[in-house]
Amino acid sequence: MMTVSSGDTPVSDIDFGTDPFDDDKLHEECAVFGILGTDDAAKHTALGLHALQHRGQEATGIVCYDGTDFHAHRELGHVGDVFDKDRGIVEKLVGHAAIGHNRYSTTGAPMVRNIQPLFADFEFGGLAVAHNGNLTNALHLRKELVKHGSIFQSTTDTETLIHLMAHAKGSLTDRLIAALRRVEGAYSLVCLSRKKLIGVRDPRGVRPLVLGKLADPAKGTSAYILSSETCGLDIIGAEKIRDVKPGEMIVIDDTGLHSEFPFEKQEERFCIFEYIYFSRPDSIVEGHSVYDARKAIGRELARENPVPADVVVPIPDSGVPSAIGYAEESGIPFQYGIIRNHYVGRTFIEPTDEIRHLGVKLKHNANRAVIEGKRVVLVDDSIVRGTTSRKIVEMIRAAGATEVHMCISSPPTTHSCFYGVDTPERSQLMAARMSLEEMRAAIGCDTLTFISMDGLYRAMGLPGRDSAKPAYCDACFSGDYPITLTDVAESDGNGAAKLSLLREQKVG
Ligand SMILES: O=P(O)(O)OC[C@H]1O[C@H](OP(=O)(O)OP(=O)(O)O)[C@H](O)[C@@H]1O
Ligand SMILES: NC(=O)CC[C@H](N)C(=O)O
Ligand code: SF4
Ligand SMILES: [Mg+2]
Repeated sequence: MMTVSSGDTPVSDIDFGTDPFDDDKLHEECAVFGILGTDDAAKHTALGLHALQHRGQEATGIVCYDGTDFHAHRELGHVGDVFDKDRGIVEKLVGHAAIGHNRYSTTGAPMVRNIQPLFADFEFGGLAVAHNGNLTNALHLRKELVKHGSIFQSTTDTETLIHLMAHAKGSLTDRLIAALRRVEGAYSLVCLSRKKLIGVRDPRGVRPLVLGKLADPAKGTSAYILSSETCGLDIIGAEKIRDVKPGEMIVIDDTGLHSEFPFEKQEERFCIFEYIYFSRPDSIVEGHSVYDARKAIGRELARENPVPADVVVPIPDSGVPSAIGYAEESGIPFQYGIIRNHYVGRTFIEPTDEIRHLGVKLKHNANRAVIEGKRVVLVDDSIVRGTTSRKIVEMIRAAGATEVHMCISSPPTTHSCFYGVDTPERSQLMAARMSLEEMRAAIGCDTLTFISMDGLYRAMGLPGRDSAKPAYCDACFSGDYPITLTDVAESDGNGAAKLSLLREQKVG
């Protein structure tokens, strides 16, 4: 995580109330969703956000418009809890247009005032903004804006856009374009004004955003939808029209859909980790089925790293599709050798050190019947701090495996992400601190293999990685950051900058 806030409690000190054993991971990012042209826009948005829950679990929010007023509800917690029907919140969010957001913070702690969609009253009227991504010069711009009189209400990078728009001139879209021309970083945005639903992707197209349509045959009308992933369309029975293109701004109003490309064209760099881990396997992202991409990566992994073994076992959930691909390619049978408890997600006991140590066991358990006496290939998508792998290898050996071979469907994660994924600092990344052999020894497996960078690109249907012009952002594996990291370059070295004097406690 790019920690640029210290006025709030540091993220690492906070119990998010979601999964106390999950604090070591490469967390997800954020989800955005928007719809215009249907009754019950907020209900559709709540469903869309529910399908996109995997992208962010700290907080959720919806802002809608009923033709006269905007209505908003933002709260820490999961979509299903916050918008639970018994609380009657969605019923009060009336209107024909709405946007929503699930947050996993990258800049600004998971506090009430940082929950999105943000909302501001402009000269032209109200505007709600929801952002997936991370702005890499937000702190730089914030300092300048504060000098010129801006008073920030939150500590998120996203609020910078609101102030840049307030200082700009012209119509809503003129101001948005002017603001976006000043920011660096990654963004897939959805915005809602009284008349418009707007979707924009940064010129590199780092984060996904799709456009869909929901027909109402009875009324002969249809609503337009913007969603981080297609699974957000599927849940409400909407059809995908297409991906919003990198650098494209789509404006939907009562005259229909308008598209423009207001930014200087740049080479596209979609996040390759979306295919490896972040997106849901049933989503179609940038023309590829995520499930098929993961299977292809697993196949490539098996080609690069054939291991004599008796059984291929995924580390669920993320390792499943690539393990299927590995098994298909190698001819070694796939087995659920590890069973995941899906009910561990919520706090039910305080995570003392002793209990925290049990973490992985509470979530995963070895299925002794398919492990005992076997040479096991374990497949997972990534190693971040190595906590999961180390404990799983120990567990598989304790269940009687004779050999344990760990195969990872991404190259070693050596660098942090600054484009919208909460990654631990570099110093915490196992692959940044250790050689391959040191990692193998620390994890305790017989062999440890990562897919090669070229292998990963081959699995995506390319001849390999073109280092002069890589097709994807792969900075967390290569250190080749496609977008300038102004705030990192200007930071004092420990990344901390006091953005606010207000310390807040986590409250519901
Ligand atoms: O090296 P580590 O720091 O242990 O982190 C890596 C693990 O964390 C993630 O899985 P997670 O258990 O969070 O969830 P999922 O696989 O069910 O999505 C990821 O898929 C790896 O399995
Ligand atoms: N993970 C994300 O996309 C986060 C969006 C935004 N940077 C925030 O921290 O709120
Ligand atoms: S640094 Fe990694 S996680 Fe971040 S956008 Fe690039 S590929 Fe994706
Ligand atoms: Mg996993």
